[in-house]
Amino acid sequence: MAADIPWEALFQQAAKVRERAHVPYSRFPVGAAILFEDGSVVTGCNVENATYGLTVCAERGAFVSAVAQGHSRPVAVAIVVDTPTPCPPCGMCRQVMAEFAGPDLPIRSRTLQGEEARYALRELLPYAFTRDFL
Ligand SMILES: O=c1ccn([C@H]2C[C@H](O)[C@@H](CO)O2)c(=O)[nH]1
Ligand SMILES: [Zn+2]
Repeated sequence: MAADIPWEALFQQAAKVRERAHVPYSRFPVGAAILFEDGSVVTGCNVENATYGLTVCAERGAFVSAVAQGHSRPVAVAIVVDTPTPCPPCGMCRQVMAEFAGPDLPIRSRTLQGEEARYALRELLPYAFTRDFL
């Protein structure tokens, strides 16, 4: 399956939605594109708020949209940032990913310069709290 993931198309979509980020406070726009098992791609950008604490990350925004659109089985996550180093998703987003995906979920982060980091969810969130504990 991993070989079939259209990473370039995902990164393109993540880069495009990144331009819609609402980031007047951090000026740190992020774009995310998630591929689902049914072939759908859902994107998200970060949306900040004057209260700061209400900020929604690009990745979480994409997951919330996806669930509302009926997609809840992610197979790949692509993230685009414009920093010298690609950044991994924050802890809250990792936990949201663990709600919908298994530990093998591939996550890739790329800078606008093309530098890339590759992760599996299990590396980013070992010992995830999941429904299995409930
Ligand atoms: O993976 C990440 C890391 C940060 N942010 C957002 C949150 C905030 O708007 C800005 C700076 O932290 O970047 C994301 O959307 N995704
Ligand atoms: Zn996050």
